[in-house]
Amino acid sequence: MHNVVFVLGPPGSGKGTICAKIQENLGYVHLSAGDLLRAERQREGSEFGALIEQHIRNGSIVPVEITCALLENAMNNSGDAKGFLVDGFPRNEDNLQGWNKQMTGKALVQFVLFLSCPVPICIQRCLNRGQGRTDDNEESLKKRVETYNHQTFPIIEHFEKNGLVREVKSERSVEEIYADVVEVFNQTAKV
Ligand SMILES: Nc1ncnc2c1ncn2[C@@H]1O[C@H](COP(=O)(O)OP(=O)(O)OP(=O)(O)O)[C@@H](O)[C@H]1O
Ligand SMILES: Nc1ccn([C@H]2C[C@H](O)[C@@H](COP(=O)(O)O)O2)c(=O)n1
Ligand SMILES: [Mg+2]
Repeated sequence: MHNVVFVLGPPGSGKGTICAKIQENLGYVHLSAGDLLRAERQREGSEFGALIEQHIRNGSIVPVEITCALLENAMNNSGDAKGFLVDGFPRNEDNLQGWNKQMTGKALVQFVLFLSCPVPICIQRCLNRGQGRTDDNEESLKKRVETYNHQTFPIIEHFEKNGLVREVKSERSVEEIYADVVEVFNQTAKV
């Protein structure tokens, strides 16, 4: 049974940055759904490359059958990990239903780490990111924010109703955010 922490928040809220620090210090393995999809997009012979690129540029969400298979494969190939930080998933109802269908009995969701951050700050962070992403532009970001507000935030609210959300305000410095994140994991370990 894989232990899983979902990491959610608007584009540019710092999910990848904070997950890297958790992986480095707390023994969890970071799996970014977006990174896995970008790798699949580039994979020689992938039948999903064009579809993935279209969704990424459009800020829309790839069908869960593709994304969840990549996540499950990555978890199964990660050996005996303490747990997995599933970054940027579930991002909509299709993701959530697909996860429940495919991963029930295989993975246990410990909690959802929600990095909340004002959208204007997030947009500037993405525009300044400098990683050459095809979706770090005004047009794609507008659509990504729309997707977050209308499709992803309801998923966070769903988990909130089940008492599983741990919110950390993320407009602050990485150090301040990470200090609060460590406390969240420490509190979870005590339960
Ligand atoms: N607390 C912070 N303060 C200032 N800049 C930050 C902070 N956290 C992350 N950044 C920077 O903002 C950019 C986006 O961060 P990151 O890639 O971690 O966000 P993300 O939530 O994973 O975004 P996406 O959903 O687009 O993948 C990066 O250039 C990162 O270095
Ligand atoms: N569950 C997911 C996660 C990501 N994607 C696609 C669409 C996103 O805009 C893009 C980039 O994700 P990020 O690296 O910003 O987390 O990847 C998806 O379709 N489904
Ligand atoms: Mg990211």
